[in-house]
Amino acid sequence: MSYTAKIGPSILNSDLACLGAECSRMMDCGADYLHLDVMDGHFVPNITFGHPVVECLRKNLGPEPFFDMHMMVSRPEQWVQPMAAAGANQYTFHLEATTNPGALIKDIRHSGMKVGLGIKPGTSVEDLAPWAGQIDMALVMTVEPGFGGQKFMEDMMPKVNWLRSQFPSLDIEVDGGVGPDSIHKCAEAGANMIVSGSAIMKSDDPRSVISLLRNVCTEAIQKRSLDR
Ligand SMILES: O=C(CO)[C@@H](O)[C@H](O)COP(=O)(O)O
Ligand SMILES: [Co+2]
Repeated sequence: MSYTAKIGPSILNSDLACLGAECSRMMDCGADYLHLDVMDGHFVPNITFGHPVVECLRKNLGPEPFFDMHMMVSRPEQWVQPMAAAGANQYTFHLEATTNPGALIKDIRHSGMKVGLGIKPGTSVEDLAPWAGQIDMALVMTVEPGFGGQKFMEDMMPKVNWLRSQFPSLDIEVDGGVGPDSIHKCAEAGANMIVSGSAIMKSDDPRSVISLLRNVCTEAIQKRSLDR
């Protein structure tokens, strides 16, 4: 068991006019990484930002923060090189968005970024399994992608449970509606990379929320390790 609990605030619902400052604030509050949601208006019915903004963030924030790019885009192949050049660390594409996941995984790896592979709520976790040995992280969406502030879908937890049972060392990320009310379910199921947007951004005390999420997740990892 080699994974640890990591908390990645999603800056989707932050004050986007001050994106650099919002990212710095999250890192100062104890975030382990930053989850950056890229939406193209095709794969999801919303638009956010692309690699030029990521490049500015990297210049603004320096080399330290780990950028986990959640690519909610129809043609993920198109943005691998631009995102790598902009300073992204991990490129998480959606299984539903490509006909050739194997080639894309190789391309991302070749670019120097880590590889994440995500599935929407309607996609079976067994569809992801053939690629699990080639990726760094599996992302199980716990809302329909496109918007922050939605309700956590508890019925996605069997996917996380199954992935953890099959791939004991894989980083497993959950994203959507995750906060103090839902973290126990995610942690018990076996998720270790926790994306949380509104619950952190809208809190008066984001540091405490980040710390609580990490503590719950760490305890679940320790318990699983003792149970083995
Ligand atoms: O990818 C997405 C939504 O598509 C997420 O990253 C959300 O932006 C997380 O925000 P909350 O659901 O935690 O408010
Ligand atoms: Co996301």
